[in-house]
Amino acid sequence: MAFDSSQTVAVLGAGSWGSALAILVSEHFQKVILVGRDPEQIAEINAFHTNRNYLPKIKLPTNIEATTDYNEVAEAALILSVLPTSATREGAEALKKVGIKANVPVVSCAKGIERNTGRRMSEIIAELLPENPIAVLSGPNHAEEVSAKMATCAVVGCSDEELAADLQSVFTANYFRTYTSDDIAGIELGGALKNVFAIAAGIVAGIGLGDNAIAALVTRGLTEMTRLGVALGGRQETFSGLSGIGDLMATCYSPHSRNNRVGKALGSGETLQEATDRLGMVAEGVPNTLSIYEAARKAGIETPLIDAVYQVLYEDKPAQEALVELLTREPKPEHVD
Ligand SMILES: NC(=O)C1=CN([C@@H]2O[C@H](COP(=O)(O)OP(=O)(O)OC[C@H]3O[C@@H](n4cnc5c(N)ncnc54)[C@H](O)[C@@H]3O)[C@@H](O)[C@H]2O)C=CC1
Ligand SMILES: O=C(CO)COP(=O)(O)O
Repeated sequence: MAFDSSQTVAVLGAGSWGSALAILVSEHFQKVILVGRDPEQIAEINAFHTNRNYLPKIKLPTNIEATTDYNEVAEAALILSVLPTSATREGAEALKKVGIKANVPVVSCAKGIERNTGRRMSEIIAELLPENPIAVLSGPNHAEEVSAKMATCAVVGCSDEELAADLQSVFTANYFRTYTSDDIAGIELGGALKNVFAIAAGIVAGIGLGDNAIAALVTRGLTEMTRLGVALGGRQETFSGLSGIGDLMATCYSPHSRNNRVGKALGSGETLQEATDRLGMVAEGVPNTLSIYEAARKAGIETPLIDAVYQVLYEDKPAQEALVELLTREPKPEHVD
């Protein structure tokens, strides 16, 4: 590994995924700085090495030190951006303000695209920190399982092959295998889009449909993800990889998925407000249904599943009605060139 174990890595975002990644990379670095915004939570992490609201029952290694102070990030040799997508721009602005060094790589680990601009998180970070090398990490990676050291795989995306290999070593443990790719756009778009389909899968379960319906949704979701993802700049093959179908399956079938849980609550008759209030964590598919719906219209791509989730979430369409409309669309061949 080109990074040196005496160095420090900084993780922005002390939620579930930031904490799970801090645990993963703590094996390779002397110190991990975990940057949060809630002083009470920061005090808990430093005093008890726990983060009970996000990862109950998980003990954090003692070389993870939490802070609310972005100035502490200036000493880091590597930075992971694990803030919700709505806060990623703010986080990159804070990094710019504290003056991180130009050669320090920033890896975006969040899943979504920005509203109005349609920008991917790596594009926002590159816009604010044009001198810093940028990479992304994604895959079927529920924080609850990764933090418990339960096996999975991921993909790191970077246009610089050497840095990709160095980062591959950083994101490696005997329970975590990482592949490399140079398709940053495809990796990020798979991660962003699967959250919308996970809400749809939750809705399908919530209204009482069975395994057939969810399998059909995952399959047609992959077709839609690939069609839109390629139009927005990703490569087709990436959507049949870990950050595409891999994460789509993990999120559509897992009880850990916050997006799936929001969908289930909606399908069972709760309002969006009730569903998100009860969750108390980020369900990226909720704001990202808006940004992705906008991006699809701008690109002129047909996205019946995304449109149906948009109508249920933001136009008060009853889930059952959206489902019947989807099923009774004009018949067509399964594969269209
Ligand atoms: N939880 C998971 O299993 C995984 C999550 N992700 C992605 O990672 C990103 C972060 O998600 P989680 O850690 O799961 O969310 P979370 O809901 O567990 O935690 C979010 C954290 O960000 C903080 N936060 C919220 N707004 C903020 C702001 N404006 N400024 C600074 N901090 C702010 C919250 O206080 C909280 O500590 C999302 O894009 C998500 O899709 C990716 C892979 C796995
Ligand atoms: O991205 C994830 C797993 O790979 C987490 O999904 P949720 O945000 O739906 O929990």
